[in-house]
Amino acid sequence: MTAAAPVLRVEGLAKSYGGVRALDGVSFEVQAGELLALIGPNGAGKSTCFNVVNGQIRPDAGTVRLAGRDITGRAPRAIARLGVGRTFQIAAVFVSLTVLANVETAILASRGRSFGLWRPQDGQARDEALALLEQTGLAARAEHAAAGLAYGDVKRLELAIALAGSPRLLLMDEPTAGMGAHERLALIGLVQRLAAARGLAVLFTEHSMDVVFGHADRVLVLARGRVIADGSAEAVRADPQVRAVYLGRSGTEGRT
Ligand SMILES: Nc1ncnc2c1ncn2[C@@H]1O[C@H](COP(=O)(O)OP(=O)(O)OP(=O)(O)O)[C@@H](O)[C@H]1O
Repeated sequence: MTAAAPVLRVEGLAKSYGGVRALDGVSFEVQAGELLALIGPNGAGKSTCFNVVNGQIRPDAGTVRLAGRDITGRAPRAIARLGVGRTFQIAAVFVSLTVLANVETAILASRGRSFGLWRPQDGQARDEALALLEQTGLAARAEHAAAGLAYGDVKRLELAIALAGSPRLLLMDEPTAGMGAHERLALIGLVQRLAAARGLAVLFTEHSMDVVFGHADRVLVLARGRVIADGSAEAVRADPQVRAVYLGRSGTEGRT
């Protein structure tokens, strides 16, 4: 028997803007249950890479495969339906709805249905939403308006919403932006546990080096559109090229 295909495999991605090579032959994989941190200095190509994977940008060359299936250049909605979830730097929640209704809406939307107050509630979606709130530590906030949540809880809610479609790959754009040290390590620890429990592959960009080097299973470093390192946190932290272009002398204090 051959081994299962990685959840995400990108090969030879290239994308140029005029003379700027935003991506220049980028290849990597993410396995089920794995957290891969994508880091690099400003303009390294991180956002372009994310946007190619989720279909917002069509690459000039290269392929994106999801569980072996070529999804290169498909529309973002089609890619989402095939099992790619995404969270954003600026949280995308309906502030006027309760926490529970936000997740229920996302579950119904992932099934191609809309949430209407005039309709009897979908008991199954409600149960699934409650289970997701339990898993993300928000059960006690189910009936609260999303508008009143603390920032850390908004990020948890966004995570629950992203998981509503049961993705196999989750793209997280700076999941801990704006959080204090304690809160951000709690959030990434939660993502790590959920990934392991669900066999979810996670690709995330991150500025906080404590999150990257404390929690990522692997770290991929981009510089000027090229992969300059791909390995365990320890190997990447010790890599002289990474230290030279990115991490600075301490090896832990670099920021993108
Ligand atoms: N739509 C665009 N038009 C022109 N140039 C672009 C466009 N998008 C990205 N670029 C250029 O491509 C390169 C990679 O940009 P990208 O945003 O992917 O990097 P990044 O690593 O996400 O940077 P940052 O950390 O600053 O967000 C940069 O030089 C950027 O200026």
